[in-house]
Amino acid sequence: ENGSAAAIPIDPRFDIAYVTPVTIGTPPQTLYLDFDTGSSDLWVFSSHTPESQVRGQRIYSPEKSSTAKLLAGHTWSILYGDGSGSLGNVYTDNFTVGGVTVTSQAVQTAQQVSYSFTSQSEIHGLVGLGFSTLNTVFPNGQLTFFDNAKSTLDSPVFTADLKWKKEGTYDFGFIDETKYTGEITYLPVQTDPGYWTFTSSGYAVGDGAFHPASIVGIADTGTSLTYLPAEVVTSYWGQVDGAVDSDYYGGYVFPCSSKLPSFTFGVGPANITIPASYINYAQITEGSPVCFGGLQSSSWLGVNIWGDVALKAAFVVFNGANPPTIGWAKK
Ligand SMILES: CSC[C@H](NC(=O)[C@H](Cc1ccccc1)OC(=O)N1CCC(N)CC1)C(=O)N[C@@H](CC1CCCCC1)[C@@H](O)COc1ccncc1
Repeated sequence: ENGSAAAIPIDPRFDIAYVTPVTIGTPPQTLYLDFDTGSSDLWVFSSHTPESQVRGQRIYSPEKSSTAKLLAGHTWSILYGDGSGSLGNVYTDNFTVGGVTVTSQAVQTAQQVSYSFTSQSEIHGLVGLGFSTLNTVFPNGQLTFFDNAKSTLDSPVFTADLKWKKEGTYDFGFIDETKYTGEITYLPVQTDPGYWTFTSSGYAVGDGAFHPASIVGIADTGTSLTYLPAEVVTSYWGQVDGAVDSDYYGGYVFPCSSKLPSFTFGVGPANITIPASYINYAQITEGSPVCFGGLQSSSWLGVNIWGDVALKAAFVVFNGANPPTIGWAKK
């Protein structure tokens, strides 16, 4: 059956990531995980994670679950775009989110996590919602929660309704018409190598002219900002007094007092507008007059990423039918 779960911003000051409550095992153990359409491993802090690497995170203890089974001889190791990473071994167990249960979900238990995970006490692991081809478990790749749950859902879809500095929702199996306005525009998805890759039809800065373009990028709930081609972000920040692309700060920064334009991106014949407030991502440090931009260049990444700064401006349908498509609606 279908389900619905909260997407909770982990920091009230700026939307660096969103976590969602899940239960694992018997009796159920509750953890808060980062649902990430940009990867396909479901991994958790666990009783196998060295205590020196655990700092306040909740952990999953398979030895306390009567339904946990070790997936003997299987290991995993993942590296994310920001250089963070983790590795470990694999169990199967009951996994429930928002009322949707998968009875033998591969749950990857961390035996090592990088410092950026140790230092982020609100993230107890990740739920990968990319295509299962990206799963890193060796020697046999495992299916994502969504791939396992699909056949039990009314419709093989999940939707993301992320919000600016507020709690949003992930829905599984149905499309909630009250969460968007107008029509949903569906676009084809390129499933190789395994991201939700689609092509945007162009962009506009503020209420300036629309520039038709084909911008191939991934819809990624696990990425805080939005990373687009240099010529796009240069034309955006060129409209902001005092904005500079700073090597020191690692991206475009601007005087917090400067006025920002909105940013509109094309989705087929339709478009989504990201309000200026979403692009004023955060002060460099508490009280600083320097602010960090929510739109950054993708040139160092090798892939354009529509991250949370863009996704929270829309209602997004991840349609896992064959062939998969991605739907965008205003809200
Ligand atoms: C543009 S890929 C960088 C991106 N990681 C981010 O977006 C992190 C997220 C974060 C970091 C620390 C705490 C909380 C959240 O946040 C920042 O990097 N920033 C936010 C704050 C800002 N001041 C600086 C920049 C990234 O690897 N995502 C992956 C998932 C992510 C990994 C880190 C933990 C949270 C989930 C994933 O979807 C995309 O994997 C790849 C993308 C492209 N090829 C390979 C992998």
